[in-house]
Parts: sequence; structure tokens; C-alpha cells
Amino acid sequence: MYELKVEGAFEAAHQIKDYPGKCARLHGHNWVVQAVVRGCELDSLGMLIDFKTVKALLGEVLERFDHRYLNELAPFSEGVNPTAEQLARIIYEALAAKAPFAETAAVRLAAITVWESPKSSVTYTPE
Ligand SMILES: Nc1nc2c(c(=O)[nH]1)N=C([C@H](O)[C@H](O)COP(=O)(O)OP(=O)(O)OP(=O)(O)O)CN2
Ligand SMILES: [Zn+2]
Repeated sequence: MYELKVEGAFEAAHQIKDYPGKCARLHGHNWVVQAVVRGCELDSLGMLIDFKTVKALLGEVLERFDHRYLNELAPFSEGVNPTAEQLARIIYEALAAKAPFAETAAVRLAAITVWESPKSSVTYTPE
């Protein structure tokens, strides 16, 4: 089994509605996102999947969040709080829907980790 990890990032503002503290106020983070990909078979180049491919796909997913006020974007505009947990799941689902993850079980998106700060992160893995 090979496990490949790629990181992306975006900058965005948010507020956690009903949070009992300062995070209820508008503030921003430099979000860092890590995708973990697993599989057993290597291609003719000896790669599970090219880092560049995963980086580009992750970049496409993160683009919609970059330099945005997250609470204005769906599904956060519909009452879902833009927590690191919700972001990790939403990013996972968007990336997993892209080829090659959607097309074959040989290269599997295993997890997405979202860091709000260097010391605070959430990892989503589908059960
Ligand atoms: N489980 C979660 N807890 C919190 C989340 C979250 O998404 N999931 N989010 C927040 C706020 O967004 C907050 O901005 C981050 O809080 P915190 O890590 O405390 O960040 P600070 O840099 O402000 O840390 P201090 O130690 O207070 O300086 C809160 N919790
Ligand atoms: Zn925050």
C-alpha cells in the first residue's frame, strides 16, 4: 500500500454562528488542506498518481473558497456553520467526485485534513 500526501491552501474569512466566544465574530484564516491518497498499484513511471495531478485537482476544489467570506457560499449560506469539520467533508466529497478518484478504486482518496491554524486541524475520512 502506498500513501501519498499533497497540500493546498486558501485564505478566507468566516464566522461561527452561535459560537460562545470570539469565533462568532468575523475573522479570517490561512487554511491549509492536505489530501491523502492510497493505492497499491504503480503506473509505468513507478507512481501511484502524479503529485501534480492531485495538486491541480485539489487546487480546483479550493479555488471556490479562496479570498471569500465562507458564510456567503453554499451550503454555509443555508445555515451550515463553516467549521473545519464541515470544510473537510465538503472538500473530501468534491475531490472524491473528480477523476481519477471517481473512476477507479485503484487510487482512493483516503482523507482530507483542514488546518485552521498550525495547531488546530480536523481530518475527515469516509466511514
Ligand atoms: N472543532 C472546532 N473547533 C473550533 C473551530 C472549528 O472549526 N472546529 N473553529 C473555531 C474558530 O474558527 C476559531 O477561529 C479557531 O479557534 P482557535 O483554534 O481557538 O484559534 P485561535 O487562533 O483564536 O486560538 P487562541 O488559542 O484562542 O489564540 C473555534 N473552534
Ligand atoms: Zn475561525
